[in-house]
Amino acid sequence: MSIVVKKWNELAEVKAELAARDWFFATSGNLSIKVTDDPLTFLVTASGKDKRKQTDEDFLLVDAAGRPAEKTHLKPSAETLLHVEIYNRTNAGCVLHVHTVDNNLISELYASNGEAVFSGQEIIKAFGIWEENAAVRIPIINNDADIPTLAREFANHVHGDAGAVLIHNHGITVWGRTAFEAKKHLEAWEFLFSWQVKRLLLQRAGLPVG
Ligand SMILES: CSC[C@@H](O)[C@@H](O)C(=O)COP(=O)(O)O
Ligand SMILES: [Zn+2]
Repeated sequence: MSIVVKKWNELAEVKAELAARDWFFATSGNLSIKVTDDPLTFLVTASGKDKRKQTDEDFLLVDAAGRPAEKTHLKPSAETLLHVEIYNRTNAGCVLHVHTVDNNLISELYASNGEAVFSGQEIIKAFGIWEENAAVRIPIINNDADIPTLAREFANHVHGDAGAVLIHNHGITVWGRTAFEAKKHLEAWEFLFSWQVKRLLLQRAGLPVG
């Protein structure tokens, strides 16, 4: 099996799992997986598709600038430049972007802080952090409509081989060394967002939560 087919199947599996969670509303979301390092190539979702569907036109191979690496009628995701920033700056192997109601609410609630911080949750261990009462923070950036501008702002927060950024009233982009790690981190962030939104509602209702 060629490396492209192997990586295609890996990304298709992650895509199916995120689809099963119903995280691809209204064609939103984009995913990618690194195929080669030198030169850099990665498979990225084709733009505008319903990512819940599985077809043989789901992904296309792009180069280090996010341009198609082979002749194709498919268009790379409109947000490919964000994936480009991650692969060019880190050793990440996979990037996942989803729009959920919870990630949008958290991005709105904490936009003025420029970040959202979570602590006191067992699931923080999914990030490889084992200390008791550890805190995790996720930056929140403005949702600039101009993608090159958005990608430049986004790049300021791309530091390690695994990480995540919230885009205000848009969605989350998560990356990891492997597809397994990226998906684990995405699920952990979404757990924290959902937990926090529900806690705030229960607090508002006068119920005794933290
Ligand atoms: C309908 S979602 C809006 C899109 O602009 C974008 O944010 C998105 O996540 C999907 O765009 P795509 O070009 O299909 O990767
Ligand atoms: Zn998006």
